[in-house]
Amino acid sequence: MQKGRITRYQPFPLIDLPDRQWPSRSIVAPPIWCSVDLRDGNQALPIPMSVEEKLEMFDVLVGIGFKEIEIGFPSASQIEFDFTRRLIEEQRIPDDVVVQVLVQAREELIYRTFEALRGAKKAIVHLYNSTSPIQRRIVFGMDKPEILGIAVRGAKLVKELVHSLPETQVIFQYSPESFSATEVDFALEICEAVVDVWQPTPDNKIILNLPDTVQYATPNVHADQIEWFCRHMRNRENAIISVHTHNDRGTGVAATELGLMAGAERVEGTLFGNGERTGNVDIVTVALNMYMQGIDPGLDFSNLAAIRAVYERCTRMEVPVRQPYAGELVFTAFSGSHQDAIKKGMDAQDPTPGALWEVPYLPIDPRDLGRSYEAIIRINSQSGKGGVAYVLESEFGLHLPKTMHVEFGKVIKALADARGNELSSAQIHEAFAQEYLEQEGPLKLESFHSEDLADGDGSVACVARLRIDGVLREVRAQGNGPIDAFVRALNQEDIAAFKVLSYAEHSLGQGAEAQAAAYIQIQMESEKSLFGAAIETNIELASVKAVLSALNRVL
Ligand SMILES: CC(=O)SCCNC(=O)CCNC(=O)[C@H](O)C(C)(C)COP(=O)(O)OP(=O)(O)OC[C@H]1O[C@@H](n2cnc3c(N)ncnc32)[C@H](O)[C@@H]1OP(=O)(O)O
Ligand SMILES: CC(C)C(=O)C(=O)O
Repeated sequence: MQKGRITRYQPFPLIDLPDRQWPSRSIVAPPIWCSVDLRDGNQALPIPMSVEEKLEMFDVLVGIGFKEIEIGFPSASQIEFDFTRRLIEEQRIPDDVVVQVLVQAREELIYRTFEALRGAKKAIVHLYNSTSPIQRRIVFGMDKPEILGIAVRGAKLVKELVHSLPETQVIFQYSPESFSATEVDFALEICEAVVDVWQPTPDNKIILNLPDTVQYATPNVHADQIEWFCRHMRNRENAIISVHTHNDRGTGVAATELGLMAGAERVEGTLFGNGERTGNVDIVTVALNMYMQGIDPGLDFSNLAAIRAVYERCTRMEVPVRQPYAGELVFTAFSGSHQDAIKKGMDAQDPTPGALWEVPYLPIDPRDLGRSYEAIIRINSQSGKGGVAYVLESEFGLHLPKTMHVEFGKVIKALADARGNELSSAQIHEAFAQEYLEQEGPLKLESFHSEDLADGDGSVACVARLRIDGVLREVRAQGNGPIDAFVRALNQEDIAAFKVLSYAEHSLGQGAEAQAAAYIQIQMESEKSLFGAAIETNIELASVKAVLSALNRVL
């Protein structure tokens, strides 16, 4: 890289628009969405999609709710042509979906495009030529009037050929490709020249697609360009202004959103941002960003994983794990403080359908996108007690009392530190079982029996048979409940000197098969306090075993 004074690159010139309006606007309604997965996305793949793969993707796009789908560049190759023919001949295009085809402003390609469209009910013919100074100079070796001439000749031929498709309703779309790198006044001039040929009306609008073909500037400049264009255009009511952003600077989504605030009404993009170089704008993100602000985007991503699976299979691309909304890790917290807040948020969340979603660190409910809550908390050495408690609760139904979270959190922290990697929920459960449920000595319960005393004040007598370091012993006592009686028995027989600080229990599962979980916190004479836990078929046994679990841990 060059150092110090950079001469290889230069700042992008600003647009003269001192009274720009877009900064104080917000997005209040969804745009018209147009998927360009099958064209811009496809043309950027190392192995372009086969006809069968394109068909599968087309069906997915229709299922999501796209009403405009750019299906390809039919004059580019036989596959592209055949795909267009298959859709038309096999009547796979729903009546409310319009297919769009791209073509350069070149005579032979335009003829071939119209041949491909024969029999279609409705189609958008998308004509383009590049307009920026660098393209004019380096690629075309032409001046502005010559470039304008390419567009106008192409537009005239398209208009002429519409008559060759009497059964097709043709909508015109023109893109001054490399718009965002073109002088705005020239981009407007060339678009108006095309408009003059096509003569759109408010009932038969032209689509003017203003591509950010390569991103050179910050998204605010893109917004200025769009607003400038919309405000200076003649007969604005005759056009739908469309944005088509790429992502070279990583700001495709931002540029699209600001473009909408600046007056665009239509968005072209792809699923997960596939497309040339760094990709086209990711339509999933733009749409779900709207949803997250309470706007129905009109696209359905309620089973994003299924959409992603088809996308990955057909394009042979992978959705990165941090991809907004769709990535494997985007609803997962490993770090303790995030987990703590998520657990509290999930506990506090109103479960009523339609209730406002208010979970910290999760801007959107993963369930809305067809994802479960299972993976929202995953455990490693960065995790905290809240996260560990969440895993035990959500996956195993174990509701550890809050005061116990600290103790078991430390157990898991030590294990994660020692292993140096992520702990699965099964490993966490296993650690819980080893720590609390499977302590077999020095105290082992052989039998326990309690019965109410006749005095009617709720007191009970208990008799327990224990093995202590392998030696059988029977203990008895009375108390105001089975646990109290058992604790007294152990204390008065000098087996252990302790008191109970807290106790919690709950059932696990439902019906006759349900088990009971009990958690007990004891304090030894030495002031040391710790927990025990047990899971048994009845609550009395679980409580007694929880006491022994705690004692065995301390003894
Ligand atoms: C920004 C975008 O994504 S635009 C879409 C790009 N997509 C694709 O290119 C995918 C499909 N393309 C193809 O299959 C081929 O490029 C074809 C079939 C379109 C054309 O193939 P070919 O003619 O063999 O080659 P090629 O693309 O190199 O043609 C370049 C010529 O077209 C001219 N050209 C490029 N774009 C346009 C345009 N929009 N309008 C008119 N002429 C154009 C170039 O100036 C160049 O002219 P020259 O030969 O006089 O120098
Ligand atoms: C053809 C146009 C719309 C294009 O794909 C681009 O400019 O990126």
